[in-house]
Amino acid sequence: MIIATNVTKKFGRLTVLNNVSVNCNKGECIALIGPNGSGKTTLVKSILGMVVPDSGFITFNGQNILHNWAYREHIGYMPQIGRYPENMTIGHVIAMMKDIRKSNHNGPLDEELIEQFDIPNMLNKRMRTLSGGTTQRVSAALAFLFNPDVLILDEPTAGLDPVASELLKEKIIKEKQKGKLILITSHILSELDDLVTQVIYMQDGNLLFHKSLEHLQNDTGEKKLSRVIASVMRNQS
Ligand SMILES: Nc1ncnc2c1ncn2[C@@H]1O[C@H](COP(=O)(O)OP(=O)(O)OP(=O)(O)O)[C@@H](O)[C@H]1O
Repeated sequence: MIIATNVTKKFGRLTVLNNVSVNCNKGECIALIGPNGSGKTTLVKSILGMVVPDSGFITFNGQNILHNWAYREHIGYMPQIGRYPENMTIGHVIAMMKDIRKSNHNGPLDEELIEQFDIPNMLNKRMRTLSGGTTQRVSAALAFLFNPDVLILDEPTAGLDPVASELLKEKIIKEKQKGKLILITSHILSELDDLVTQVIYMQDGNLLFHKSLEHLQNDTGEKKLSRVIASVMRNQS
């Protein structure tokens, strides 16, 4: 579904992605993990076309994404920090997004998270007045709203309260079961335990490994993702 081939990106003299190749398929829930600054967000932004690689290429359903924006209608993106026009209300933002995407959304709208996050009762609140967690709720609800085939979630539970976090996790599991591709970056590995089928580990711009969780669990004899990763890293050093 999404294939990155030998993707390299430099910012000045810093190589942020070094010849990264990955293959992400339908029905997978892939954890993109690694230390701060290892290139996870840059890889995600490259897939979204927000960062253009210096070399290498990315395809979506077999088509090179370069200068070819149509594929983005199939992706719901929840950024690490959602930035919205400050004076708009939540209602305005949702209406604007519906308007922008009205001709190309994938079947009926999915308003489940809007309801579960109690957003209908906050439609008149201006974006600048929202708490960090409420902004995250809006970002999450928008990512799922257009029923996309692919969900890219950058630190989705950061700032969410435990109830909202659990609701979002249940939603992710539900969408994975429908055969969607889900890519999640997170530093809170315990949050990923019930969700992920595969793990991509980045370090200093390099892809260290991309393996199924089952494979990693068999290799390490560990069950929990945090212990699996600790064991893999111990064995590498
Ligand atoms: N637009 C940019 N200009 C210059 N440097 C950048 C830019 N975007 C990212 N970087 C640098 O690229 C490196 C990788 O950043 P990136 O955000 O991809 O890492 P990350 O793995 O997502 O980190 P974190 O876990 O902290 O979110 C960092 O050193 C960062 O400072």
